[in-house]
This record gives sequence, C-alpha cells and structure tokens, in this order.
Amino acid sequence: MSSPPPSLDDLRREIDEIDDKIHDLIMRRAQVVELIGIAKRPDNQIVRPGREATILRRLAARHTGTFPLPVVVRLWREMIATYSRIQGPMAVAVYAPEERRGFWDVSRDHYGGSIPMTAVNTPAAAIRAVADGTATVGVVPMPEEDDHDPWWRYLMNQDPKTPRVVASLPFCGRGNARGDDREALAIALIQHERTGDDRTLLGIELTEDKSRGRLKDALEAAGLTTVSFRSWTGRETGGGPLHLVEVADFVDAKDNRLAAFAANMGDILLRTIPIGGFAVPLSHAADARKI
Ligand SMILES: O=C(O)C(=O)C[C@]1(C(=O)O)C=C[C@@H](O)C=C1
Repeated sequence: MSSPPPSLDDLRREIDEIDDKIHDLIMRRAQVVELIGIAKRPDNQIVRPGREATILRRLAARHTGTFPLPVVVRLWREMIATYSRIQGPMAVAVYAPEERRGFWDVSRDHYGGSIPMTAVNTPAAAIRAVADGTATVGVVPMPEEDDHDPWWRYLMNQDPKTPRVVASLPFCGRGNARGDDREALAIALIQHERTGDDRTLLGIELTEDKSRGRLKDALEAAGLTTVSFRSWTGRETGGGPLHLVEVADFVDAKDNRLAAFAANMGDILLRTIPIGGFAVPLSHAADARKI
C-alpha cells in the first residue's frame, strides 16, 4: 500500500525547516566573508568580479530542477553585493539618463538593493566618480558603433589611477529590466582578473587610418582572436584614429602577444592599452544556445 501524500501542514513544516537552514547559512556566510575581509588586507580590494563570476558559473553548472537559473543568479548577486558591503564601504555610479533607465535596472540587479547607487547623465561622469573615489564601481554602456564621443578613450591611459573595465552586466539575462538597453560594463580602480573564460578590451591608437581587416590580421597573426571592433577617428582631438578591439582571452599589458602585434603593425601603431575586460557572462552561453 502506498503511503498517503503529505498534508499541507507537513509540507509547510518542511518549508520552515528549509528556511531555517537557508537563513543559518546566510548568517554563517557573513561570518566567513568577514574573515575574508581580514585575510584580503593589505591589498584590500573588496570587489573581486572574477571570483564572483567563478562562483556563479560553478552554481550554474550544478543547477537542476524547475527553479530558474537567472533567479538563482539574481539571488546570489544580491548576496555577493551585500557581502562585499560588509567588508567596507561601496557605492555605484550608473550611467542611467531619463531615457535609458534599463541600465539602472541591470545595475540594481547586479549590485543589489542595499548598495548606494547614483544615476549620472554621461559615461564620463561615471568614470570621474570612480577615478575620484566617489564611487567604487561605475556602470557605462557597452561601446556602440556610432558613438561620437566614446567613453573608452578616457581609459586609454597608463596611469594606475585610471579605472579599468572589470565586469559585463547582466551576468545571466536582464529579466524585466526597462527599455532595450541590452548590456553594460562595470569599471573600477582594480585589475581585471583571469577566470578561464574571459574577454579583454584593447584600446589601440594608430598614426593613420587603417582598415579593421588589417588590424584583425595583425592581431590574429599574433595569436589574438578578435570578437568585435569599435572605432573613433580621433580628429576632434588632433590624435590618431582609435580602435577598441574585444579579444577572446585574458590579456594584460605584459602579454607577449601584444609585443607580437606591435611588431606586426610596425610604425603605424602608437600604443596598445588593455583597458580591462570581463568574465564571459552566462547569458552569452545562453544566447548561443538560443534559450
Ligand atoms: O572572495 C572574496 O574575495 C570575497 O570578498 C567574498 C565575495 C563573496 O561574497 O563570495 C564577496 C565579494 C567579492 O567580490 C567576491 C566574493
């Protein structure tokens, strides 16, 4: 004889037990994070986007059942942001003018509801807020093709006080975020860290106009796979043409492939600056599977 199905009261008791366990673990995680905050000193970089991506990828790989993965990621994003704030002060400056409130929504999903967040009207204002320490993180739009004053050119600077791109938002779908703005990048005064599946943004200045095909060939001959290109004439400032190339790997300034690229380009290359990068978001994999 099969046993009768559990009663509503039994099931609710089980839910209460589960909730207690989840709550206990959230509180225990806070204690461990406090110790992490102590262990991380003296370099004291509270926000570690690479580690955050690794945590979320590991959970995504073990996820099964009917509870949607993007919601798991949203819960963890709320937690991770809050656990960051336990370690020290945090503030986010988001490029979110009136007509582009979608960036506010994706930033709030990523950095949670408890971190102080300010909307600014230009990407340059978000960069300034990070550079002067008013914000720990800035959120700027994914570079666009027809941008007449691209924000990324302000990051083409070797000064260690220049913010770097450190993450791409959203990490797992934009849910019910307003508007059509699809993707944004986070910048901070920290280094982009290797996670095993990364993209790097290379800012490249040339002495004269060259086709993207030429740049692509020189990068690929140096062993760098190109994903996308953005260009800016540089005429307005009297400088040379600038290109922002997304490459499919982790690359830092010491990478031998940049030296090989410089050799391939010869005298027309003025400088190449990795302006940061990001762990490939889970939504990229989902888009590729057309989920
Ligand atoms: O691992 C760390 O360095 C932490 O500070 C912990 C933690 C987390 O909650 O897991 C919090 C903030 C960091 O951005 C990354 C991860």
